[in-house]
Amino acid sequence: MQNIDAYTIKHTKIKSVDLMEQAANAFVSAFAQEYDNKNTGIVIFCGLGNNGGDGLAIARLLLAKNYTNISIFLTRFGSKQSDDNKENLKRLQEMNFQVEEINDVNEIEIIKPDLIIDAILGSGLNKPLTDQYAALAKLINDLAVKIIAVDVPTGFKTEGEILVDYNGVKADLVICFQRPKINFFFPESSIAIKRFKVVDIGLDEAYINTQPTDYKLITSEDITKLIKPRVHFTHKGTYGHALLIAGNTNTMGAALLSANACLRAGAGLTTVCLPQSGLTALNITMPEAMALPREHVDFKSLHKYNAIAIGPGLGFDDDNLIMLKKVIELQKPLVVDADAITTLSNNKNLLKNLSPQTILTPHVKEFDRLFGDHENWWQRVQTAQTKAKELGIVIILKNQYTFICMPTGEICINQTGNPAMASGGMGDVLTGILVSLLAQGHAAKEAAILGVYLHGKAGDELAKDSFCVSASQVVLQLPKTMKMSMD
Ligand SMILES: NC(=O)C1=CN([C@@H]2O[C@H](COP(=O)(O)OP(=O)(O)OC[C@H]3O[C@@H](n4cnc5c(N)ncnc54)[C@H](O)[C@@H]3O)[C@@H](O)[C@H]2O)[C@@H](O)CC1
Repeated sequence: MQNIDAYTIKHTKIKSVDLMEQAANAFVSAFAQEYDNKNTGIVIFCGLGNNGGDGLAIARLLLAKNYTNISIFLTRFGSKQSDDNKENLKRLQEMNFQVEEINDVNEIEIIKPDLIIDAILGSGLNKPLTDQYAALAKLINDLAVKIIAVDVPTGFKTEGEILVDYNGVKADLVICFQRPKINFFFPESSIAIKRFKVVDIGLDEAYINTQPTDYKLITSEDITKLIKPRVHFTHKGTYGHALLIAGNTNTMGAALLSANACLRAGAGLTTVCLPQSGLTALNITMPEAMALPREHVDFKSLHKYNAIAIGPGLGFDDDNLIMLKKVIELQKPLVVDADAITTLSNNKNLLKNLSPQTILTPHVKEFDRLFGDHENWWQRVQTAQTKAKELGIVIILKNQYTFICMPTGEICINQTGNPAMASGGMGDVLTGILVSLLAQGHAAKEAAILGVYLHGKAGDELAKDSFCVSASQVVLQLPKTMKMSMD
């Protein structure tokens, strides 16, 4: 971000202090949408760097918007004050506003505002908090009022492993500048961040997009470009034939959910390879699907399918291992999920045989079973990136924010999806969507981006007026979500 900041300043001839003003303005607009009561008791803690400079500019802009109940503390814990910080302090003082300067946390009188704005340290953090900084973070957290952080909560590392014994500010909301920081997407960030909002501060977007980075946020524009429209004069053969190998005596629902998702994501034909005992259920609930009883599979006939998914509710018997091996031998576009991932982790020699159009969809436990235990998500995503490259496949590491690791080393981050979707069968639905998209001719990379996004988006639409969302509801919502995502 600092490079981008410098580039924007140089090429748009904007002064750094003016960029700070833009950032402060963007913060204040987002803040005012959340807290519009002008009598809200606000305490702003500022440091001596540019994060603190933002805080001072924010104070001035809030005062200009008639937020009257504001106190400001400038923490002089270091010796180096940035130029833009000095300038913003001067501008505030010129308004005859009293800024309380403190050299020691003990100088702070006990206060209990409605909320605190944290602008002590931002993305410039270069070591864990100690001494005065740690004491101030504790004091702020202990006040038990709402905390809104500017760009980054004080003490939160924006990249790299998040400390288990985090001692920084615990923010209810982070209003961050231009791009979310990578660490916001890891579950461990929840100790420091309940929610974040990203605001545009006018950095050069074209330049940002040219910057080398492994990470890419999936956007709705990406999806619009990727969805293939249904075209005149086409027929079921145009949209591919998907085979789903799934289900077992007590887990037939997984096969049904997955198959229904496959149909509704647009596959021309869907065949479900399931035990004989599941045939009645399949025929009754999904007359559109075809069945291939698992007891009588002729492996040579599997060549005709455009894409195959294996795993949901499959079970772990020896026949399933044989089935997995045969399916991998076909070298077709393939989704390996759930029990088939566990079977892979017990037979790791199979990993190297996976076709280049393979998508693995592990949740955290399946991932660790497959590639070893990890202490945190930062490590896990690094491993996923390495393994996707090494094996030449796509790995979808599922969580609130799903990481899609590509064979090129690129990591796409999906932001759709919500906690209302935390229920059984969601993974089965995703697998059905993915195999459907592969069968329709999408490359594994595209299918992964589209599938993960649409799955989460359908859940988001349902969660707008529903406390929880079931896997079956997501399946039903899917065609609407796909249609809406086209434009
Ligand atoms: N392009 C951007 O991203 C922009 C960034 N701005 C702000 O600038 C911030 C970054 O500012 P700075 O680089 O000045 O850094 P900070 O204001 O985050 O920190 C100030 C200085 O504190 C020192 N420090 C770091 N960790 C410490 C620790 N644990 N204990 C004691 N001292 C420590 C460092 O020397 C650091 O440079 C961003 O978070 C954002 O708020 C905005 O002003 C506008 C543009």
